[in-house]
Amino acid sequence: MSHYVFEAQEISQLYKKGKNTKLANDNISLGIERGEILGVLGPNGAGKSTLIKQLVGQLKPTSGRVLYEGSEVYAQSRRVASEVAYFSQDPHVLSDLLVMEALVFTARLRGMEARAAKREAQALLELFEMSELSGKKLSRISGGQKRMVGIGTALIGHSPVLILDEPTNELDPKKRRLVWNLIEEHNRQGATILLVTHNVLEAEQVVDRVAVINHGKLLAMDAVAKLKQRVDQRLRFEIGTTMGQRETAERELSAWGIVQEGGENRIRLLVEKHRAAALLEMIIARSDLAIEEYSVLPPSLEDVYFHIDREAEKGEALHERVG
Ligand SMILES: Nc1ncnc2c1ncn2[C@@H]1O[C@H](COP(=O)(O)OP(=O)(O)OP(=O)(O)O)[C@@H](O)[C@H]1O
Repeated sequence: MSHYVFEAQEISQLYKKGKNTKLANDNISLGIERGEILGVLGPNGAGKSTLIKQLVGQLKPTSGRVLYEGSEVYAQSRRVASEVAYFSQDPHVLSDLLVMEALVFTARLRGMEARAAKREAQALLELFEMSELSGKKLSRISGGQKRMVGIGTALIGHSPVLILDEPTNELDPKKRRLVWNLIEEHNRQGATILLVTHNVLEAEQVVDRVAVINHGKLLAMDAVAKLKQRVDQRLRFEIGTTMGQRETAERELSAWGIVQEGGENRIRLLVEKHRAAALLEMIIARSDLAIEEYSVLPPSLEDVYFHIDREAEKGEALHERVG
C-alpha cells in the first residue's frame, strides 16, 4: 500500500473561456500522507479549490495525473466517492432537502444502515445545538447553519478521508472551535484530512503539514515547525494605532520590517530580532505616530505564510527583470 492516500504528479490546470485562458495550477506535485492533517494555505484565487477538485476527480487536469491509493483517480470514481468525504465551498446540492434528510441521505450513501444513520444525524445536530432545525429545509436556514449541516455531511459515516474547503467560514467563534475539535477527533480516529483555509491562526493548532500555494504554484510544503524555522530569526510586532491614524504609523514602520494586513487600526510587522530593541525604543519615543499599544510575539504560521509568499514574489520580480 502506498503511504500516500492522494498523490498529484505534475498537475496543471488551464481554464479556457473564449479567448481568455487562466493557468490556475502550474505543475504541482504533492502527496498526502496516510493519517495526516495537511493544510493548504493561499490567498483568494491561488488555485486551492482547483487543486481539490482535481484530487477528488471532479476536474481532469490539463496535464499530469492524480493517484488515489496508488491508482489513477478516474479509474475508481465509485471508490473515491464512497471513501472520501468532500466538503466544498458551495455545498448547496442538497438544498431542497430537510436538514435531517440531508444528513441521513449522505450517511446512507456511505453505506450506513437507516437507523444508525438517523441516530448519528441526531447526535450531530445535538452537538451542533441545531436539533430544532432538523425538520427545516436547507434553503430556509442561515448561511452559518447551512455550513454546519455541510460539516455534518462531511463527518457522518466516518469516512477514512476528509477534504474540507474552508470549513470554518461564516461560523461564530464557538462553532469554529467545535469544528476544529471535531476535525482533530476524526484524525485521532485515523482519518486522513486535507484542509483548505484562510484561517491560518486557527489551522496552526491542528495541521501536521502545510502546503503554501499562490498563483497556481506550490511554494512550500513541510511540517509547521520546519516552516517556522524560516522565520525564527524574526519577531512579530502587533501594533494598535488611534482610529484613523494607521497609515502614518504604517509608513514609518514599513522601514523596519515586513508589514502584514492587520485590520482597521492594527499593524502586524515582522522584524529581524536584532532590530527589535531599536524599534521598541523608536515606538516609545515617537508619540506623533499615534501608537496606542503594542506587543512582541514569536512568529506564527501566518507570518511564515506571508514570508514565503513575499519571497516568491520577490523571486518572480527578479525573474521578470532578468527574463
Ligand atoms: N471554472 C473556471 N473557469 C475559469 N477560471 C477559473 C475557474 N475556476 C477558477 N478559475 C480561476 O482560477 C484561479 C484559481 O481559482 P481557485 O478557485 O482554484 O482559487 P482558490 O485558491 O480556491 O481561491 P479562493 O480562496 O478565493 O476560493 C482564479 O484566478 C480563478 O478566477
